[in-house]
Amino acid sequence: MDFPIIRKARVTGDHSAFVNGMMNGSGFESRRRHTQEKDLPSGPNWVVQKFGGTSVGKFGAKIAEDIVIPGLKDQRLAIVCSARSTSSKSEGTTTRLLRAARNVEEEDGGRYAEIVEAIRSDHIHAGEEAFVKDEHSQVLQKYVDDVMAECDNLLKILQSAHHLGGFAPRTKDMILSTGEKLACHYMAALLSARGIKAVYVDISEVITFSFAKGLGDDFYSGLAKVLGERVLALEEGAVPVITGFFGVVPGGLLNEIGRGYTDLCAALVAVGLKARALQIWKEVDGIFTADPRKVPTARLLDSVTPSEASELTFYGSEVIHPFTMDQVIKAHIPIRIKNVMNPRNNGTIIVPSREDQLPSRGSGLIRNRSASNLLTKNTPRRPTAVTIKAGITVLNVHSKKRTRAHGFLGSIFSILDKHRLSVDLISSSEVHVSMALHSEDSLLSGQGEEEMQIASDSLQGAVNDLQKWGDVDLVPSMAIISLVGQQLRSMVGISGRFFSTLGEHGINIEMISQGASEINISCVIEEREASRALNVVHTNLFTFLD
Ligand SMILES: Nc1ncnc2c1ncn2[C@@H]1O[C@H](COP(=O)(O)OP(=O)(O)O)[C@@H](O)[C@H]1O
Ligand SMILES: N[C@@H](CC(=O)OP(=O)(O)O)C(=O)O
Repeated sequence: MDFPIIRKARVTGDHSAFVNGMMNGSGFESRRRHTQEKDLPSGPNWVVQKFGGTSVGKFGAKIAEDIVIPGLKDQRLAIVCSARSTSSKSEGTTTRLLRAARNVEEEDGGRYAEIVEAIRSDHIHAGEEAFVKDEHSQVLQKYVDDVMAECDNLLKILQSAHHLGGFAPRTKDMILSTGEKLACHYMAALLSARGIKAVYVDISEVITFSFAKGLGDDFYSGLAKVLGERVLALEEGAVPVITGFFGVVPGGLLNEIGRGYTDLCAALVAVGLKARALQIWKEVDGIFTADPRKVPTARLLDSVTPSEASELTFYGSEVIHPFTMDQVIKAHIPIRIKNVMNPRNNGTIIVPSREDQLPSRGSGLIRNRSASNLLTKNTPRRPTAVTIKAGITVLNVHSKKRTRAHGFLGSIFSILDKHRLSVDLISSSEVHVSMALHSEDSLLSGQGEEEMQIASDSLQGAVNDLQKWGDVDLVPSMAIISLVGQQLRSMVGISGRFFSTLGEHGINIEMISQGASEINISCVIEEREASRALNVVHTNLFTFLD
């Protein structure tokens, strides 16, 4: 092989010369959205509120008093909760449950019982802190009984899996559901203690209907219907507190939908109830022009479109699960992101822009880009947000032939598919293809070019197969930086500004991908430059030009 398989990022020098040709100066106007919540058709008076794990863990009482109770004044509420976390998601109940399940499959397998006991005492302790014994003794007793029963059940499942030497995927999903069940017992108790008619609703076994066609539209609309019926069957005035774990799906909820599945669950409840709005409550005021933890000058956005929200979550700003948008937007339900720590703030609304709602021109298959430019002529001329996705490995395949052999790209994709590797970005020439890969598990291990090794069986298998097609090399520790914005499609010269800003600040670009999505311009840079890149792009393309 001509190439070392794992190499450092390519030093491309100053790429402003390359981009100067692409620049064509465009004005940056202030951002203005056309569609507001009030413009949308209003359904029955249901609002679905989803609370994330850290919000339930840290701000349970505040949620009850400052959000749910005032919210009940003029609407009916359905509440959906994720598993509690008292510090961060990575230390929360779901993460611990996954650790316990992994531990069962290991040889010594003894630690799962300790993990269950830690979960049990954490939840009991939270209840003892939240409920004054004399005042809420009944509520506390019921809560403690519920926690004990859930944890005993969990322990039994883990013990039997340990004896049998492993799990069926269905059992693993049931283990995960314990987190949401415990959180909902907690939230329901907090509300009951404040005189609210809260009803705990366990939907972990709600999927009893058949869905031979897999997790497509039919499945989701069927599930939304069942969830709606389940809530509407409750007595008048009841406030359902619904487990954000919605059941055992083929392939497993984590594999098919991933962490953050509760957002999707809340969306389906909203669709089933024909709710007026879906509120996703977080610990951030809404969606910002960049991650506010990393960019101090980032600004809160009043509104974003569903496709912008999807691109942002996919490319690193994980404010909302990417599958959430499809369901609610089809049902014309606006999504509002709000902050549990600052409930008065309006947050960010996710609604289609007026252009998205216009009927499409032409046959649909063949689209005239200049027509889409006309439609957006009067819309703001500034990107919506910039985002970073770290933990990227670039995989390059250089064909052995001087001209591309028939089937080159097709074969490469089927090899990646066979090894279950997903590609976030791709850039290709006649004889070369570069792909940005991201994986939850680490793909490479070791320090430095010499010592670094492939750590994932999937990646090793793919590299072995790809070598039949050409020379392969891997570039570790990279990040994708993406500009996202509905208006990018009509902003002539924006790519130029983006790439030259990076170049002027000495940030090398390993790979560029532009044009596949009209609302996203992305490139791959070194991970160690990610935070600096985010800030310089934000300063030059969002702040400076205001
Ligand atoms: N563009 C963005 N706008 C808002 N938050 C962002 C953005 N990009 C990344 N984030 C991060 O996403 C996180 C989401 O909110 P939070 O409720 O704190 O987290 P979670 O519920 O996922 O644990 C925030 O901590 C924030 O720093
Ligand atoms: N508890 C699950 C589901 C979820 O949606 O979590 P959160 O709403 O806290 O992101 C998880 O940790 O992935």
